[in-house]
Amino acid sequence: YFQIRKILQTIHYQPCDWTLFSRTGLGGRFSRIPFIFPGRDYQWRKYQDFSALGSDIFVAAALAPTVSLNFQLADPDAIKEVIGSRARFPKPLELYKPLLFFGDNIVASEHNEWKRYRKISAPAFTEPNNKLVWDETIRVINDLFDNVWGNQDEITVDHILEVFMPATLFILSAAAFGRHIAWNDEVLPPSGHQMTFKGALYIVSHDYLFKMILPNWAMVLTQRLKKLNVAFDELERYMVEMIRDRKNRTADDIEPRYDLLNGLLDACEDDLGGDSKLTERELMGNIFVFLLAGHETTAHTLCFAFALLALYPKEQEKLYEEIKTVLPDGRLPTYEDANSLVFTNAILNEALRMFPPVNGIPKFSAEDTVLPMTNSSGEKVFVPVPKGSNITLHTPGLHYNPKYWPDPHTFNPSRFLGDWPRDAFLPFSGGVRSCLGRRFAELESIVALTMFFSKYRVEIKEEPQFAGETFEQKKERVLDTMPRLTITPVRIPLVFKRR
Ligand code: HEM
Repeated sequence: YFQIRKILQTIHYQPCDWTLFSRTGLGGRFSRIPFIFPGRDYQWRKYQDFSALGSDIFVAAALAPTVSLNFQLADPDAIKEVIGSRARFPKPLELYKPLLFFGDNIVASEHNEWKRYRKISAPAFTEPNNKLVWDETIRVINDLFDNVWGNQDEITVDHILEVFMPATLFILSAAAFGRHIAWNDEVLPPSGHQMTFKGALYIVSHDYLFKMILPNWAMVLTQRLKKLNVAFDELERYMVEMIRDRKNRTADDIEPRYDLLNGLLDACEDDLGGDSKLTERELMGNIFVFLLAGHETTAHTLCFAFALLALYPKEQEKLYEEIKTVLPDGRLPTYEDANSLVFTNAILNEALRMFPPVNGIPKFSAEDTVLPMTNSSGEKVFVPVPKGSNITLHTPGLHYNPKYWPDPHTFNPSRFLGDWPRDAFLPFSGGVRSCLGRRFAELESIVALTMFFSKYRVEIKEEPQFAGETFEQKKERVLDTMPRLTITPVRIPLVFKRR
């Protein structure tokens, strides 16, 4: 009764999108049917629902599976308030349960447990680790150029994701686990293992979603699922071996290592002992979550950045001009160049604005409270939020909000040169729970952009079946997305022509 009364009161004062089924449950699995299902693409309708309802905060209200209110936020002040107060707006941990299968970890925790993980994890993301990310990205891309693409003048890639999923995985493997993987590595598993580390990592990072959504008994139903099960076991064993191996080293035989695993182990040792140490299970949980958080997100961002640059050759030429100026004589970028590549950074930001990989960040209200908002007449108002309401930081809604991003559907990296509305940009979340790997992802992307575009002119592959399409149709096709754990490109076929 109280829930229903709260709902009636709320929808009386706040614009509302009513559906029978909620967004987070079953309702998010089907196409939109007004008043029944919110639609699979509800998060990727960008600013559309806010515009239709005439407000930068609206309520998604549902009756099933339980009566619920979900405040959708595309207002920078409201979002700032939420990310600025972790105690008032914690994470709804039940949504993060699937991330616990390797062990408790920083992403799927709250309160004191999260504080402890953050305190131990944050020091691993150090300057030397950033430098390692930079160097490893160069190594992985050079390996691709030299040993896979060879001396060909033109390379056609049917879907650029086929390049960036392995590339980001190899970089992460080196920078997180300290294990180098080469593109052409095809060795037999070491004794006692059924799979190589690369094989296990590859399968887990591709198919982990099945493990998250299927019950254990279902994991033997197909060959693919059985293989996934073995890959999980194998990866776990490799991680245990790596952890024990590092712990057993003596002071003399350790050359300095700056990968994240080492950082976590060091932090455990340097710490006060007792509670501040991570157990082996927690170490694995955290390292595994770095793998998940850092792999697909970066790969997808690079895919969209490359697609946008292929669609907009003028912006690609501006990028090339910057690369020629900052890196004369075609030299490789050094870590010190990162801040001079201003336009390259702007391209990355614009790709993240238009295609934020994490497109909804869930929170809930731990108390009856209010959120500030600018209404359609430009006045500051306060929106009451009842205790227990779900809240979604609607990243695409914010990133396409025309009040802060004029002409939001246009690819215009220059909007990030000079002054830009920082509070209206949330690809890495914000506040104390912002992304720990932000610099990791940025550096990796900057190296990738400079190395590929200094060597190649990139175009969309011409295909006979699309011969008659207009630019707008081509853009829509190439930038098409699928709603998965992160926003996923459907197919981006590219041609790389040597400059
Ligand atoms: C373009 C790439 C990336 C994007 C867009 C991104 C985005 C995000 C977002 C939105 C969150 C908040 C999630 C939430 O509240 O549920 C987050 C958290 C996190 N990310 Fe990233 N991320 C990226 C790359 C990485 C990388 C490369 C790593 C590590 C190697 C990483 C590690 C983490 C961790 C550990 C957290 C949890 C922080 C905490 O809760 O205290 N991320 N990321």
